[in-house]
Amino acid sequence: EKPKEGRLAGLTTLKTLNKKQRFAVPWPICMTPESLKEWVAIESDSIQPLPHFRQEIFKMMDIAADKLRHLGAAVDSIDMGHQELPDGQNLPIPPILLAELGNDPKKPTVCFYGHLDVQPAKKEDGWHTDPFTLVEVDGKLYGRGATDNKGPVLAWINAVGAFQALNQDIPVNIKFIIEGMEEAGSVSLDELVKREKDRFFSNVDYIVISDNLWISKKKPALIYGTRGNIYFTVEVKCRDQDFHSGTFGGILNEPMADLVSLLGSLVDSSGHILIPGIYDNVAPLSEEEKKMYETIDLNLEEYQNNSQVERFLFDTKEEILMHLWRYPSLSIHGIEGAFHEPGAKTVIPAQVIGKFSIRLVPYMNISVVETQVKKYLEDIFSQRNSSNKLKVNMTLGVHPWIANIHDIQYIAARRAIKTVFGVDPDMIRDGSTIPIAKTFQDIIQKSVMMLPLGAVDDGEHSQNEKINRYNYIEGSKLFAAFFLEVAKMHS
Ligand SMILES: NCCCC(=O)N[C@@H](Cc1c[nH]cn1)C(=O)O
Ligand SMILES: [Zn+2]
Ligand SMILES: [Zn+2]
Repeated sequence: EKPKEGRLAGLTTLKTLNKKQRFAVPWPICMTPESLKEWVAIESDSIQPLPHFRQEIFKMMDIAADKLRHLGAAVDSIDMGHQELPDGQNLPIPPILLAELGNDPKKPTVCFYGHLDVQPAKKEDGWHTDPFTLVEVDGKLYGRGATDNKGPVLAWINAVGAFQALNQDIPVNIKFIIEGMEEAGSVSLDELVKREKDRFFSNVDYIVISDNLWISKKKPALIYGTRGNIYFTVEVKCRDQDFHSGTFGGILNEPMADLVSLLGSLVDSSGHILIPGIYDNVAPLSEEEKKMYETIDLNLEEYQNNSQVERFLFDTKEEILMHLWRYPSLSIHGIEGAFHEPGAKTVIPAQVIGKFSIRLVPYMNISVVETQVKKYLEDIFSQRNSSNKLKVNMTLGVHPWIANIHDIQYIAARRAIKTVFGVDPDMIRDGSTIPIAKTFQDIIQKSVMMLPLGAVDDGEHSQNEKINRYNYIEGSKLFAAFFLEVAKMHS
């Protein structure tokens, strides 16, 4: 349909169309999945610390910088130096892109954060197609990074490109901060944000992250909170060398038995964490908050079936959501030094390291939890009267993040969702952690919003990751509609 005159042309006409017609509107070539295909083809895996993958991430960042320049943005590709890894390797850290387009003091400035590195993927892990070739099957675009997070980054670029293709003024100043090491813990990103607080971020009004999923296959969502995470290692050591269980079994305290007992004392079979005091600072549940869970569109039976879990710990939708979003959880991840290979080796491992983490919620405090965990494990260990040595270390501490859903950009995003999808979004939280959200909130002190595009079954980090063509295209339109709404509300 030929756009009308004026700033809202093209996009406002969408409001008058039904869903089928809206989806049929031809959008500029920049919005087709061709660029996504090109980006997915780059194996920008930041998890495997190998020179080849680092080169791929560098290539990815270069291509993204070119794409942003093509959009007319001024792009700074910030050299992040090198990192020394525990195995002695020295690897270059990929650059972080800081880009800006438009500097009109009358317009709000919206900064988009995204990442272009991906989780590892191999066809033999159970992918139906090559993970680095974007393949469309039944409207689903399969490929590593399609939803996490290359698709959403491109959708934001598409939104900007759509205004340009329609010869319309972009109603907001746009900034991008794009990194290539998110999956590996966002190496050096915090320092860059602190360094750029009074320069790049000085005029930023709103920060948007689109690195999570809806809670439904169909209904869009807005995210206003994520849990934090505190990660521990528990080392139990007898000596440097393993033992023969026939020669030593029965006469010593086995490190694995100590460790299993320590790990087994952390959480009971109903998911309740057994560390004294751990729930003391958890925000009390208000009636208003309780009601919010009732309105979330979640089909528990379908959710359970899709997850292939026989029975969850809780029977109602509300309890499930609260235990994912507003209560802490403790997960045991693994044991280093355990004999985990197939076969029946009669070994007594001499030193083992258990790993577990606790998802934190408002208003738990990292150093308080650290002290509680260490004291509890030391007490349990001393009750065993073992001759082994115990060391408990906290290796990561990330605060939970919670947003004010009455901020202008949340209202603008709700309106944009209504325009593009014709429904009000689910207002949800994410049980996982996006560490940079809290950093932005604390350092830049501006509103941070998570505006996801992907559907619940996109399979981020998993085999056969995908983004629906529908979500990718409508998501691009959503970002464009958001620019219009936030500009209107800001002024
Ligand atoms: N839906 C967004 C998921 C992002 C993600 O997977 N984040 C990691 C970050 C993290 C926390 N602790 C260690 N890494 C996560 O596990 O939540
Ligand atoms: Zn991600
Ligand atoms: Zn990820």
